[in-house]
Amino acid sequence: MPLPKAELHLHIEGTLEPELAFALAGRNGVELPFADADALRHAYLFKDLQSFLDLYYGLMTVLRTEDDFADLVDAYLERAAAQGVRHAEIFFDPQAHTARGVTIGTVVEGLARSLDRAEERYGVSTRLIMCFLRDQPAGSALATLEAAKPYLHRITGVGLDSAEAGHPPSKFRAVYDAAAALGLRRVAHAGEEGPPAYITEALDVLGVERIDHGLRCMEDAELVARLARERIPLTLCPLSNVRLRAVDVLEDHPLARMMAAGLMCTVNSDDPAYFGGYVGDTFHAVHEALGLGDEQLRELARNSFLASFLDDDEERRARYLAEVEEYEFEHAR
Ligand SMILES: Nc1ncnc2[nH]cnc12
Ligand SMILES: [Zn+2]
Repeated sequence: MPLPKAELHLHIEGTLEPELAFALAGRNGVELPFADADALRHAYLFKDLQSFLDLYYGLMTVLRTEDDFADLVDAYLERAAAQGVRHAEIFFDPQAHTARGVTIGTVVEGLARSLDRAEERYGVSTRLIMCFLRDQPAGSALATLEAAKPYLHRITGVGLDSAEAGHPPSKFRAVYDAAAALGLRRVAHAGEEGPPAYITEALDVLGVERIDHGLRCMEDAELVARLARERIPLTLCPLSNVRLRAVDVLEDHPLARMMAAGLMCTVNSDDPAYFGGYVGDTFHAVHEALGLGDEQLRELARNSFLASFLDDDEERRARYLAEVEEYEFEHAR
């Protein structure tokens, strides 16, 4: 049995495996510029975040109907549950779909169809987090929040993703203020490729409760001290950092140093179909590459539930936390 854990940094569009992409392309009459799933997989050699995003947005053209989004979530939950995920807070990128004529209603209703049966089918509790694309105008984010209003009962929070450099958090102050006024929780990608100052802005200007990635905080000792003191959770994604060249090899990843510095770290898979592993694989990889021991893996699992948005269900959180404390390690995840 794998270590029970929550996944807090997972882009549902990043779970689109090559085989499912080809199946959906066939179903929807979409022509893909790759001969087959293997040829597509061989294209997964990225030099930075942007080179990944170009392929990621391109492949999303196969997602068109509610069924497609429901099938995507089902495939993710089945894999995640098998790797010990008990709770998943799932990002989606509405603008990547509305820009190509798929309505936000199709996206949310499709995702929700699978999420509504996630507990019963896979034993996984879930939340949805709607992300704004930071390389799009702030007005587009505001329009997206407006379009999401009929679906807010399904959405727990908002996030900020896509190309980071040159798109500081402060660009999205108005939409985050509006989201907060609607009672939505707030997170944002910061310090993945962008500078440590973006992490500070995400906290102080956008009012986020967690930082997605936050890797580059390590360049600023005062910021590290603040993040540790305020127990700000960081949703790190070590396999993503290797594939997008933020670190050369996993052995160089600062996760162990970050934990030693008192940071509230979690590990997550980001876009597992593209980056070589789901979250259980990630736990296994950091155990192997960084020598994290059983109690450090337990800390990461504990943090994942503490940092989750299960505040509306403390009984469930306590149950998950008890599972973590009682877990007996037989193998490394
Ligand atoms: N790692 C990442 N960073 C920014 N935006 C993303 N969208 C999907 N994955 C992302
Ligand atoms: Zn991400």
